[in-house]
Amino acid sequence: MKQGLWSLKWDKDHLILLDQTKLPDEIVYIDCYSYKDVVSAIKTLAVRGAPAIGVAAGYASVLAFRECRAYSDTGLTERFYAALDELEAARPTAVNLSWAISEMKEVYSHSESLETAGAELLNKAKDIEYSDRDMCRRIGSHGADLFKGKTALNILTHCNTGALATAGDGTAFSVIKELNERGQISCVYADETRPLLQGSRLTATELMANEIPCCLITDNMAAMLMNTRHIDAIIVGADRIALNGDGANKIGTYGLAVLASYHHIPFYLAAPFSTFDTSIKSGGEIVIEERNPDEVRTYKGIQLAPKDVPVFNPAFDVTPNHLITGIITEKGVIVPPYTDNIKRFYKEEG
Ligand SMILES: CSC[C@H]1O[C@H](OP(=O)(O)O)[C@H](O)[C@@H]1O
Repeated sequence: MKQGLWSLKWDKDHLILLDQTKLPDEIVYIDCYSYKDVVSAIKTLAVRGAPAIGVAAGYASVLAFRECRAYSDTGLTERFYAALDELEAARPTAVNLSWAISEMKEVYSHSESLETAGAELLNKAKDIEYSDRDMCRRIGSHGADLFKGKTALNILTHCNTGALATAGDGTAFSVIKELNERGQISCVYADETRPLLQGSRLTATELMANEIPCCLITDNMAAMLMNTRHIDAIIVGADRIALNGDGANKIGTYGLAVLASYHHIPFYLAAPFSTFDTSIKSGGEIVIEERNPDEVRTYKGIQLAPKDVPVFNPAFDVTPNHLITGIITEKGVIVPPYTDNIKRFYKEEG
């Protein structure tokens, strides 16, 4: 089976990122020797996808420590934490970014000495990457098990949740890939996902690379698709999930959830536990990133609208928990009542 693309790779002393803004036309890599290279890559979505952003931030923390140490040991902690804060501020919605930064701060604060800190930070960054890969595999398996005994499945997905959004096979995409390997997929419908087209540029590329039967639709076709063709389930990713199960994901997700409810189609989020934010009780507290209006007015230099037309460009929206059938995680599938069941999963983790 043809394999897909990968989002990032640590190469001895620097981080290599696949520049996803250039896909699907070009394969261009970014060699990040400074954490500032990673800040820029996260801001421009050269690297994107909640889990991938978290993994990239882990390695960027290693680069930041090396840069701060090379400057001087005096005032190192202040400079290092300032660099981590700059990384964390690169994008506000995906909790994996702040989660990874807090994991790296924890390692640094408990390191025995500056001499050992560097190696300990690199080991933690690698652990975040390898855990993410294992998480993807387990999400794929738990999600596919939801459809045991079902064949010729038609699945609709949104944005990109595959290898380009993670360090492994993906979240929602991993479920789709596993179902395909079990011979249960008839067709995967991929929303193009305006304005940055993660669906048409990235997901369609990954589906074709993995030889998964697929069909690309524009976002405004989703309602008619559900109304005229049989869709067995909608499976999407998530960027931040509140304690009550409300989930933030790429703009357009909430609309799909409303349509799924109207058409009685099961609607699943697929996300690792690093995407849960139990410090917030509900989705109303999730900060939604608003991006540059020109991302809506133009695409790759083509003017799509008047240069000065006012634009509303939230990069995410929040789906309320009552529209979510289940949340597929690496620990299993969480179903309502979400607050109690999410707390139970955390208790089991200890
Ligand atoms: C594996 S979930 C990835 C998640 O991130 C995407 O957003 P972006 O491309 O802006 O980073 C989208 O919300 C996906 O569901």
